[in-house]
Amino acid sequence: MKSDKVAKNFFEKGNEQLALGKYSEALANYNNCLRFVVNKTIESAAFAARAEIFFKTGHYKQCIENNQSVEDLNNLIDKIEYLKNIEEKCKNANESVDERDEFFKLSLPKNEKIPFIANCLEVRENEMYGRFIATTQDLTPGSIVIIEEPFYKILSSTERNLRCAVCLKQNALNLISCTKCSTAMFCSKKCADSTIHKYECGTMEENFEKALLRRMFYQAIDICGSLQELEKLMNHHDPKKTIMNFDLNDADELKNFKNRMLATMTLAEREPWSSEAYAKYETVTRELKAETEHEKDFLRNYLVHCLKSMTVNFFHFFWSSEEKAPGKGFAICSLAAYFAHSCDPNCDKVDFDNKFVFVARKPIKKGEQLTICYDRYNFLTHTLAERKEYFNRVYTFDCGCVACTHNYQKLCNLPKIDKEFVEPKVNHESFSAMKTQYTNNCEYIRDHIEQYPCYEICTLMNQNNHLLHSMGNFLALA
Ligand SMILES: C[S@@+](CC[C@H](N)C(=O)[O-])C[C@H]1O[C@@H](n2cnc3c(N)ncnc32)[C@H](O)[C@@H]1O
Repeated sequence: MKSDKVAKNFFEKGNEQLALGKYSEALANYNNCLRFVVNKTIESAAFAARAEIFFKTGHYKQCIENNQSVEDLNNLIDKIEYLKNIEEKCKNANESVDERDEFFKLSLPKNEKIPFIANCLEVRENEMYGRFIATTQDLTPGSIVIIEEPFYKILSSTERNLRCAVCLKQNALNLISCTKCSTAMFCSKKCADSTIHKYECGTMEENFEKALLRRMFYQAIDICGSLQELEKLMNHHDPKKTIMNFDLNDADELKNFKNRMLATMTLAEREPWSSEAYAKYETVTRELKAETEHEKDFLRNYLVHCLKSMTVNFFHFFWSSEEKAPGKGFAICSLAAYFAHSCDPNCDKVDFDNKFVFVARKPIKKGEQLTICYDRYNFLTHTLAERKEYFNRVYTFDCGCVACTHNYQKLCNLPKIDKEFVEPKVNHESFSAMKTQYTNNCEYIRDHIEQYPCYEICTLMNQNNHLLHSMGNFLALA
């Protein structure tokens, strides 16, 4: 529910942060103010405050857009001269703004049919792992092999003032609010006008399983046009196929969406962790109000399929490298879902804006499997017994990775190979300092890999993981 009292409270908090020079925190508060506001004077003042911050942080395009919003509201503020002044400066400065750094781009030529992955990736299958991803070429540390925007994704309720409710982009925190509900903000007019939010407006879910289930349904209906068409598409799906059998590079956007939908239908399924999960799908089925018995049956089957697929395949967006950071977004990918877990993974997953970027942590030989670490349970932080217990209980598999078979020791007990080694200090403030550090670390890892596992390489791989996240956050806000 919109409320000027709530909006004013957030506006004042924003002013406090702005006075302290804490611009991101101030923007987060002004965004909350805009979600709740009705009163045009407060709304105008919040846009003016955002314009000031965007000016101070060199986001000139965003500054001009917020000034325009103040103008659209008939300039109901007392800072008109100041805004006119900064707008003039923005217009002059605009052209000299740097292009976004192209750090996150594929390191190898792209796959022709799946343009967001490198052309050296394949999906293979064996008895131990089921289907998994492998490379047909040697990869060096730092090689970026996948940049995937998950097909289904939702935002945690704690992030609603920080990202687009539809596509999860941050858009430098320059978000627009839904005119009807006080929950959603959007990165663009396109997302604000999307059918997806029309379905969800006023009824956005707190519980992520329910929210993701509903999103999986609404998105499918949006693409197919009706329950009947969705049923026809489902009947066509072949569970033996993987994403590798689909063309996701067709110029026709709708065809791509349908193919991505079919590709996600081929993902593995497993019984949900708890019986309560079934109760969630039942409430969703009731809310969606199918009319005939046949429709009800189809809906139930479809949602159970989504729930089982979600159980085994969902990823978190953390937007942070902290060990204990809570999930801030939830997503299903059509390719990254094939990654197997390893307690000694050879790839990092980095959350870059609304995409997942997968990067080689160390050299990977042609023919090898690509792995990531599920749930941040790796050999450096958890003992073999802890990991065995965890993966058997939560994921129902007995991990057979190299760290488990050879019982690799935790970081503090690993052999040291280099007397000269001092863990590099990193200046997280500057993108170029982080990039240089990252590149140096990759070289060290590549040059000393024969002695793996050792303290130095593991320390640098950990540092690289943090650096990648920091660089991702930096660029998403740029
Ligand atoms: C997200 S899926 C990966 C794709 C899946 N292998 C498939 O065929 O669709 C996760 C499942 O892969 C298998 N898996 C992944 N990592 C494994 C590991 N280290 N050891 C054994 N099985 C693993 C388990 O069956 C697990 O439930």
